[in-house]
Amino acid sequence: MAIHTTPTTDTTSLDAGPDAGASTGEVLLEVRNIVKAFGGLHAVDHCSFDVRRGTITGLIGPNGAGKTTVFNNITGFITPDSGTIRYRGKDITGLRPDQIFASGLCRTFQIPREHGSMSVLENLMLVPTQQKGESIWNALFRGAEVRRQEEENRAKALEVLGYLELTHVSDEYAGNLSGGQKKLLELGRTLMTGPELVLLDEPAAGVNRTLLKRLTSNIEYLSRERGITFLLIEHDMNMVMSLCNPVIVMSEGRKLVEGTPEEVRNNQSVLEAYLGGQYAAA
Ligand SMILES: Nc1ncnc2c1ncn2[C@@H]1O[C@H](COP(=O)(O)OP(=O)(O)OP(=O)(O)O)[C@@H](O)[C@H]1O
Repeated sequence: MAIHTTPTTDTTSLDAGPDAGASTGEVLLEVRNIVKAFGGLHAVDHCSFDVRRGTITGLIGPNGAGKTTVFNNITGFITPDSGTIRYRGKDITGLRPDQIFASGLCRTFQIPREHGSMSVLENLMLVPTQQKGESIWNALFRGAEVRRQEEENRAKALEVLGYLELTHVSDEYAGNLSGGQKKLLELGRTLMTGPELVLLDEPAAGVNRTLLKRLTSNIEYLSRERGITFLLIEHDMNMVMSLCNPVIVMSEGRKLVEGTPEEVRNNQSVLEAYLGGQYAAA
């Protein structure tokens, strides 16, 4: 996919650049010297970076730079060949996705993974939040408590739907949602768990301008008001440059540059990385 820019005539909050000075918070996620090869291809090649608490950190780079593979390593979907990943100071390298998820680190996928034949509300209520109803013992002997927890879960799901302005589609099959609504639902699924760090894989892809504005302001709000830290992969440069600070640029499996949006925008090696990749072929 090519590096995209959204129309510059739009005067929404997308045009307002984030403040500088994102390097002050404590390190929440530490990626150190990650290597991941598929056969002879080094998809990730000694990649290191930090994500600091309270930031919306952007991860960009040409196609095939290794961004999604880094996400997959962080969230336990694949195990790195070498290197270390620490979350809140704890080594999480090689843990299973559910273990990492339970520790407060959630992700969305490039292609949303909704349960298409279930309702939007059910999709949210399905997210594991330590429900007591899962064991037979609880189902048989602690029915009242299980029901109370289900009600709490439903109330939380309705609150998330309201916040994301998806209440009107709560009974709709999730498979019938538009691409943008599915992205909002993915964000909603992460919110069900009260996450500390959310990894977003191309949140803007396939999202129309109206929903993109809403998604962007949701992320800004959740960062500012709820203290959620974000790491997001994105090709939409307007979104990245207005929302993220710092911006990390990956090329050929490793970190090339990290800086403010302004620094990254003006960096010659970043330009060359993009020119040498996608644009050269275009
Ligand atoms: N499971 C896999 N098996 C073999 N090769 C893979 C696998 N996953 C990724 N790759 C390769 O690793 C390289 C990095 O892929 P990755 O998807 O991480 O890049 P990316 O930066 O996320 O790209 P894009 O922006 O296009 O999504 C690519 O050459 C890709 O083809």
